[in-house]
Amino acid sequence: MTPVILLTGFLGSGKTTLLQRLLTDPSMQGAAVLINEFGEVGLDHHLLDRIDDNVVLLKSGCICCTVRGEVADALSNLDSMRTRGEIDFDRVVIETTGLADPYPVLQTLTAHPVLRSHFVNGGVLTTVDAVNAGFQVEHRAEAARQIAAADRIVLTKTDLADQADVAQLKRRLSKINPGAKIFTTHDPVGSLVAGFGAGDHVVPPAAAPQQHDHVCDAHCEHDHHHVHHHHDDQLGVISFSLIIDTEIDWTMFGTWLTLLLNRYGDRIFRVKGILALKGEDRPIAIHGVQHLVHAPTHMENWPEGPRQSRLVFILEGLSPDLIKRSFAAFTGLEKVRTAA
Ligand SMILES: Nc1nc2c(ncn2[C@@H]2O[C@H](COP(=O)(O)OP(=O)(O)OP(=O)(O)O)[C@@H](O)[C@H]2O)c(=O)[nH]1
Repeated sequence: MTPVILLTGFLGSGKTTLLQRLLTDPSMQGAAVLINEFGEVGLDHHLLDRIDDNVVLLKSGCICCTVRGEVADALSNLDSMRTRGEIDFDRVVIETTGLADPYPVLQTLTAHPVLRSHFVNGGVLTTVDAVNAGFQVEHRAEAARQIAAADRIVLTKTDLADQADVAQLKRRLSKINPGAKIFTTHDPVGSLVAGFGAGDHVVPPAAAPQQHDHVCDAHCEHDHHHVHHHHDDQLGVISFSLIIDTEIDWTMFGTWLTLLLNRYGDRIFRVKGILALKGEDRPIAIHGVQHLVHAPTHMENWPEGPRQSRLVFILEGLSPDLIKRSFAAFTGLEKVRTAA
């Protein structure tokens, strides 16, 4: 039986960053990785250094869910490829979308007629953003569900947070999920995964689904449980991309993004992107989470496709057009397109 480790956590809480570190641990050398990301423009696999045949990007048709069928197909596929000797792996890590309820995936492992005889729940690792978790748990039920499902919680961004706030957050996490062990990103990577995959983990009782309304779109699997608001209405969560074909001036861009998140951070859950900057050969990765703009980083190579800047926003109650117009007005750039 192959253990499946679920890496979950709210938008921008540091899942991909942690995954990158986890994959350097000797115990993870034989891992296959599934990344479930919402949207037309999948960026996470570009932001991950170790790209090989064992990394599969799953595109979620719905912003809110990990598409259960797709995860099941991907796992079956990995298993068949292993049987045919095309790949080898001794565990699987699934990084869910930041708005996913982890429970349906865990349920797939135990309920799926084929998968359940090949895979076991190897444990749930949940990243929690020490700067933004208070707001997220308050406003988004998924954030609390991800914490409730955790075997281990990894507190991220404690370097950016006030230590008294971190202590308070830890107490809050222990109330939501008293059984989870709490780590921080400063703990050695080996300790975060030690013992993971050793046996069949039991889903913590707090993570079992409750009765919720389910309203979703046609792409969604309707027999799992949702914990969020309907995302088709005006105030729902949406994702869109800004695509910019001309090179961008960094100072101008940085000022715009800082002002934007300052003003609308409560409604912008996540922005991430790859930028083509004036005077830079290499692409620059940028990340914002609510009011927080992270330090930009250089990426090694351009992803395949045209060399253009791409920004993905996940927001609630804010019009994409407002962001597009504000970007164009601020930077003076005209060739700006949006994609749903
Ligand atoms: N200072 C600091 N930054 C961190 C830490 N962990 C993650 N980050 C930054 O947080 C930003 C978001 O990290 P990601 O790993 O992309 O977050 P994610 O959860 O994968 O994001 P989504 O897939 O969009 O939900 C990046 O700029 C990271 O460098 C941390 O412990 N400290």
